[in-house]
Amino acid sequence: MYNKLQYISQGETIDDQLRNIHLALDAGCNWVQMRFKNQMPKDVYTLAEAVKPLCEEYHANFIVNDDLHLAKQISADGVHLGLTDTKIDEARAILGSTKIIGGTANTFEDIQNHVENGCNYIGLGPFRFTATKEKLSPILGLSGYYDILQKLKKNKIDIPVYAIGGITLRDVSPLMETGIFGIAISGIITESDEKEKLIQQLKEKLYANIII
Ligand SMILES: Cc1ncc(COP(=O)(O)OP(=O)(O)O)c(N)n1
Ligand SMILES: Cc1nc(C(=O)O)sc1CCOP(=O)(O)O
Ligand SMILES: [Mg+2]
Repeated sequence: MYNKLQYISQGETIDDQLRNIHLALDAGCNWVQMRFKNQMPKDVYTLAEAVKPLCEEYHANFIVNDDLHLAKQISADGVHLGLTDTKIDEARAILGSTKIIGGTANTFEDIQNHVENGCNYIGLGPFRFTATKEKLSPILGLSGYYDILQKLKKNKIDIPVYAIGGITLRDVSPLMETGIFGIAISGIITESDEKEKLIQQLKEKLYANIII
């Protein structure tokens, strides 16, 4: 089963990114998506080469944002692709069947397409406005998630859906009630001075209804 909490990395430099990722892993994150936008390819590669063994040390999944070829080159666990990135079926043909491919969605139809093309999980958003990403799709709010998740159920489409975009601790329980599988977060984890406590609290809410 996939982790229900994804940390999406932040930082303007390689050092900032590495520090933020290391702190998130130390605090209990088991899934890292390395998101290092608008950088020189050699710097993104350098960061990825450092993040890979770090994630291995912490037994965390390592997903590369956007760059399918980098994900393949460094043998990451997978790649996350947006609506304007490489198509999911092309990525599957290149990465093979064992790697994780995530896809961004804003509508039921986006999810339907991704599932048909062999996607493993969906990042559905944005939940609310966030300054972390530019050019956001229309905001979904709780009712948007509820409607899309109901439609997925009705159409017997079963894929882990992660909510994303401006999520805070108090949003987690109501979001989980809409039927999502988990959440993907940048800002509140990067900015927290009490990361271990925050991640514990997030996990308690995410796994509240799971009987082990
Ligand atoms: C889990 C998850 N969901 C959505 C996104 C957004 O991807 P994308 O639309 O390609 O935007 P960028 O992150 O590339 O700016 C994501 N990264 N992760
Ligand atoms: C990377 C990303 N993608 C989004 C989408 O809606 O597709 S929102 C987002 C930013 C998530 O970071 P934060 O938790 O700081 O809001
Ligand atoms: Mg992208």
